[in-house]
Amino acid sequence: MLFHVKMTVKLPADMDPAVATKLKADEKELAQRLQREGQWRHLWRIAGHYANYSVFDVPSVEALHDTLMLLPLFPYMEIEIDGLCRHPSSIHTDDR
Ligand SMILES: O=C(O)CC1=CCC(=O)O1
Repeated sequence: MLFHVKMTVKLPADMDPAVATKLKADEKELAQRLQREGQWRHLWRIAGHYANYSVFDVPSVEALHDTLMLLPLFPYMEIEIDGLCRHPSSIHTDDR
C-alpha cells in the first residue's frame, strides 16, 4: 500500500544542539535504511520548510504507523497522511 506522508519537524527552540544533531543523524540512518529496503520510496524536502513529502510503500496502515513511530524525530513531528491508489491514466507500472 502506498501512502503520501507530510512530516513537519518542530524541534523545541531550547533543545540542546548536541541532542538535535544526534536525533537528526539517527533519523538519517534509519531513513536511508528504509529507502534501501524499499519501504520509503520517495523523500523530498519541501522548499523553505523544515518538512518533507514522502511516499511509503508498506503492507498496511498498521505497518505505516509502526514505521513512523520508530523515527527518532517522531516525537517532534506533525504528520499528515493520505492513502494513494492507482490512477487509471497512470503510465507507471509500479503504482499500486
Ligand atoms: O528533515 C526532515 O524532513 C526529517 C527527516 C526525515 C528523514 C530524515 O532524514 O530527516
